[in-house]
Amino acid sequence: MKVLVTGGAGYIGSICVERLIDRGYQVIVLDNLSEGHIKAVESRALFIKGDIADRNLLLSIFMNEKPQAVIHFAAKALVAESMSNPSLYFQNNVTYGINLLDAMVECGLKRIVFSSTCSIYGSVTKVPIDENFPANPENPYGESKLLFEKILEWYRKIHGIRPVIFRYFNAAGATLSHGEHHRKETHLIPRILQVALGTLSKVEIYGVDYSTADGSAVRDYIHVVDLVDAHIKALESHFEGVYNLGSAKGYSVLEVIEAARAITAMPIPAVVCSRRVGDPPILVANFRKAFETFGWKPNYDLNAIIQSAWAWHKSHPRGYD
Ligand SMILES: NC(=O)c1ccc[n+]([C@@H]2O[C@H](COP(=O)([O-])OP(=O)(O)OC[C@H]3O[C@@H](n4cnc5c(N)ncnc54)[C@H](O)[C@@H]3O)[C@@H](O)[C@H]2O)c1
Ligand SMILES: O=c1ccn([C@@H]2O[C@H](COP(=O)(O)OP(=O)(O)O[C@H]3O[C@H](CO)[C@@H](O)[C@H](O)[C@H]3O)[C@@H](O)[C@H]2O)c(=O)[nH]1
Repeated sequence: MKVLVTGGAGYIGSICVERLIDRGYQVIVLDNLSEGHIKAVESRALFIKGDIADRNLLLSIFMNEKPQAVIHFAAKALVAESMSNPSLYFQNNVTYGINLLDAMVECGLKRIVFSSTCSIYGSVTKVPIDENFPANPENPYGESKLLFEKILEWYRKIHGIRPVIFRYFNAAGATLSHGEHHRKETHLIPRILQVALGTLSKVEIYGVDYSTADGSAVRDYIHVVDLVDAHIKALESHFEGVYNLGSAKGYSVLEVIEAARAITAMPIPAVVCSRRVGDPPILVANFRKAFETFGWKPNYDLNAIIQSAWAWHKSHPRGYD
């Protein structure tokens, strides 16, 4: 089977490409390298540097390469950035995404696996969160993903597109060869590990005044390999619809820092700062629908996630540079 992976030079996309190729898939990667890295792309994949905004490029890929499915990771994906530059988020994640769908329709391609996010839920009154919780995004990033989910539903009804929508909780972890390297790293676990490595002086804790057990924000960290496995299941079966992908366990920022101190045996200095605008207090998944529909469940816990990320950061102290 041949698959087009948009955003396949990025963090999750590049690990998906690695595992798809290991399973015998032929993979085309389309990425504009705005955030991704050429060195993250498997040499066995066909890499095309380009933008999902480019309709002619998409049509030529579909007509010449004839992929049978699209895994759509390409997006802007930072909550805080979306609060200062919403246009970037609505353009990349909605407008250019529509361009991709229209090219698929024009070429008769039906199957798409889309990376959505738990950010669509916003602040919730209880956890764990199932797929029927009301969507209430608190930042343009989450809103852009929710809009695209709705657009997919209309394309399903009208054009017979067969979408699988995965709402990831917080992706983290690495494989031996691929890990998380954002040019301006804002994510909690890589920042903590940068402190452990000595490339950052201290971790900032964004708020200890949330209504959580220790006052810091709680997230559900899910190993990137577990996420990727769900995508492969989606290619190998016929289910459609919306699925949460998380571990059903929440960890506070303070707990993640403690776990990283134990794993790295480094002191990891931390300071308390004010909240980051756009951050909900707590997000934890109920993944029962994914388990019942296609037998997915996570295999890695928080310690395994941090251990894998730490191994990658130690062997790649400058990431892909
Ligand atoms: N990392 C997480 O915790 C998380 C959680 C929920 C959802 N997601 C979603 O998963 C997907 C992948 O996230 P990631 O963490 O790997 O992000 P990433 O930024 O590492 O990867 C995104 C990739 O898309 C590329 N890209 C962006 N806009 C593009 C465009 N217009 N045309 C072509 N390529 C473009 C970037 O260069 C980058 O390589 C995103 O859609 C994100 O919203 C991520
Ligand atoms: O230096 C830091 C970085 C983060 N945090 C906190 O740690 C938590 C996790 O933050 P981060 O790792 O930046 O992830 P999120 O902002 O939760 O967003 C990620 O996870 C979302 C799903 O929750 C995805 O949709 C996004 O793409 C992805 O960036 C949040 O409470 C942050 O406030 C800190 O306290 N200090």
